Amino acid sequence: MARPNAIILTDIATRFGTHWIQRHLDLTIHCGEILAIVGGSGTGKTTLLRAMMGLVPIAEGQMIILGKNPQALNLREQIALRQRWGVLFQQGALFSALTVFENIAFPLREWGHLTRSEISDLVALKLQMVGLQPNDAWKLPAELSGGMVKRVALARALAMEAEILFLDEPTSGLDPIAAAEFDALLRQVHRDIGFTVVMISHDLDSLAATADRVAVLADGKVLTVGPLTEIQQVDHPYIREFFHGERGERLLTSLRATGEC
Ligand SMILES: Nc1ncnc2c1ncn2[C@@H]1O[C@H](COP(=O)(O)OP(=O)(O)OP(=O)(O)O)[C@@H](O)[C@H]1O
Repeated sequence: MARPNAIILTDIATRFGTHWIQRHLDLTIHCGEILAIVGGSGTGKTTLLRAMMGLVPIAEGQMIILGKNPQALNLREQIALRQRWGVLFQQGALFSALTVFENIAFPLREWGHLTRSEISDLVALKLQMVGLQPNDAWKLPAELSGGMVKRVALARALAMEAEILFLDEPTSGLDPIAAAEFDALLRQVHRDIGFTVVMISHDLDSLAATADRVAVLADGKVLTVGPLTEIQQVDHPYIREFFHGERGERLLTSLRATGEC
């Protein structure tokens, strides 16, 4: 049986005023996969991610997300749909005046259907899921390391049992060890829960560690989409540049050594 799709973008366009960012873009994201979006600076990766979340209007074409066309829904149905995904922005974007506990509890309280003790239990569960200690709950974001901020942001994004997780450069600002730890955590949580992940990343190590497929944006469209080992064979200036730096060469050597390439 064919795999169900989490998101289907058909011939879509996005723009700011008269500036077209994407045109005639097609992309299908399968349920349960980790799909990474890469592309040069300004190719519209963030715009595309925001369009999927309904934060940037889709000027042309059609999107189906979790089986629904958001443009055909009324406001109440749109709000209900948006509760089915979580998002982690580049800097983690925690509320700086709120403790870790309050940050994770925030979407649960907004939802308004849970008792205080249910919220406490859920926050404790999410903290454990992302590898934080119970006493971290009472810390403020300023007291956390960069890696811990990302973990709390991940816990908050997943607080509502998200079916899709949108990540915008989740490892940016982390040192290589913290970035690798975050990638391992993402893979682990993804394996345990099985949601769909759509993430933007510039980091080849991170892509190799996490992504099932990679979509390359260029010229306002998806140039190619597939496993990393397939897309690196596509002959395009951006792909050559992306893979042929020092890290790219190192990664390809290690993929060849493990027989994946
Ligand atoms: N709110 C906005 N208003 C007007 N133009 C915008 C807005 N947001 C983004 N743009 C423009 O859209 C284009 C794509 O931006 P976007 O941030 O989506 O690219 P990106 O591929 O994510 O870039 P980067 O890798 O540098 O983060 C850029 O030309 C940018 O200036």
